[in-house]
Amino acid sequence: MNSSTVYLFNMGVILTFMAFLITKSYGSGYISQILVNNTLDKVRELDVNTHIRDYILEQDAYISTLSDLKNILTDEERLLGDDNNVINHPVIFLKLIRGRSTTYTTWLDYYKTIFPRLQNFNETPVVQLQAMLPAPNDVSKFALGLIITLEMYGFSVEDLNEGLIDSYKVNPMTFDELVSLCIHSKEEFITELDKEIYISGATTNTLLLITKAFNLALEKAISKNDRQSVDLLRKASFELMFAAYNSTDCGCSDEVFSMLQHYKSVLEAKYVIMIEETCKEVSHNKCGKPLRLVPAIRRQSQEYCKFSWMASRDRSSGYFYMHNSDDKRMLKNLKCYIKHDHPSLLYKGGKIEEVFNGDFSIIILHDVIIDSEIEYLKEVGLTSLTPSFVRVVRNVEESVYTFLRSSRSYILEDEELPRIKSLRLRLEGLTAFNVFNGSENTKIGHYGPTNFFDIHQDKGFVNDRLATIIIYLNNAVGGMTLFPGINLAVTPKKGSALVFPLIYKNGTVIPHLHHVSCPVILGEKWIATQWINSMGNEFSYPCSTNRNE
Ligand SMILES: O=C(O)CCC(=O)C(=O)O
Ligand SMILES: [Fe+2]
Repeated sequence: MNSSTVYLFNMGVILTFMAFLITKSYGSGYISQILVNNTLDKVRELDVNTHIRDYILEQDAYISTLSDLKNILTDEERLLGDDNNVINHPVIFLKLIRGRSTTYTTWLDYYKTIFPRLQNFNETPVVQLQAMLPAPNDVSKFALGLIITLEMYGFSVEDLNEGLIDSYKVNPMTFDELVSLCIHSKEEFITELDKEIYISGATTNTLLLITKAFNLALEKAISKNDRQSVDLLRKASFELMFAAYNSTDCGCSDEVFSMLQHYKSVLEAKYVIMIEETCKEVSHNKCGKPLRLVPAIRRQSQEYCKFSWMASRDRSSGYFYMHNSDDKRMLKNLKCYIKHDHPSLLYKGGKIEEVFNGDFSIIILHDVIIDSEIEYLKEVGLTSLTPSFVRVVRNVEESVYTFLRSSRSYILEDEELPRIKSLRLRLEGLTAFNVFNGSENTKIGHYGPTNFFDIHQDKGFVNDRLATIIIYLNNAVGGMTLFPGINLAVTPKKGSALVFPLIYKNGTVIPHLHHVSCPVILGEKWIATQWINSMGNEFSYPCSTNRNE
């Protein structure tokens, strides 16, 4: 046994203990440094040699199971037979863990809004532990270690799913792994649908990956003219896609329903009824009220009102609406307007529609970008996009990929920004934010079929973002931007931009604006994101020390 394996194992045990400790300490609501130290002391007292020996034995078993799996994969009869016990296989279990792994640093804020017991949680020890964890390419060994230690300490998969475990750079699944998941998970997941396990949101990525695998197999079956398999795979891929949608809160949307209509003829009636029932339940019990779907499309019949009485730059901006609650009276009647006094605005006017009005407001800027700007952004994107990462540690070098997000993105370089200067000026004109000084460089995003970005907040520990502007560069099918906390879903429409605030005037994060980019159903989705930062916006951001503002 080399020293790195020992190290790895020790780290696995420590992390497990941490997770165990955290899991068990929630009851008392607080985890102290002393408690952590005591636990680490306990770890040191463990009979490490015994564990290492067991660990090696487990590794051997793992390797032999892997070769079993390989045999299974090459044995078609077995693949299509009834032997569906593979869910217990470490590889598949690993995928499940990876499917929803999150990190403390990025997610703690979010989970605090969901679980009040986390309010007093002190994350420092966890952040310190993160720094000592195994390297990304050891992820499978680490996961295996976890499986063993899971057994040893008996904490639950739910705890993992709730973000109580860290995540590491994803090793992309091989095609073989995908196929094995595809075949073996049909029973596992689809029969589980009846048990509503899919609603737990734990398996989105896995489900979508399997959907992809089904689609690959489907293509093959189509090319072979194998009707029977085509029907089977079509059904299976819809069922899984639906399950995945539900697990991101994006189920029961218009898109899913139109997809359902499309597939109704091949789906079993029992299954269609189940989906319809689930959606009824989701909209009435889970969400309280049905989801409000807002197309980011300017309605032809809508009248745009002139706000000529608004003289100052600040008062004529969408941003003003987002933060000035005194003016609700006007908002009631005047949701949209043409602002016609800014030199860079298209058509000599900006079309602003308010789609949410509560403690803050969310607006859509219509026709905010012209085709040549879209073409430029896509052109740059096509040559430069790389898999998106979600930053989970405090510096860029250590950013890691998570399965939270399956898209590609590219942040424009300084020298590329002049090409979209008038777009950025336009955004300034419409929002009164300072886009040029202090805000982040514009970011291009691309989602392929099934790609999505699971629930998150844009304001994290490492950024000073005030607001987000998402410009939709094409009409996507699926891919809605969904705010489950306020029952709002915005359908991407080419040329429109969604603007939402991230913090209240007093600087605290708006907790219920966590959001999802729903999976793309067909084709692709392109966006350009402009984050607005507090640096440079000191004077356009109306701050307050009032904790209620
Ligand atoms: O693609 C979307 O609709 C949302 C993107 C997003 O939430 C983000 O980039 O932070
Ligand atoms: Fe976001």
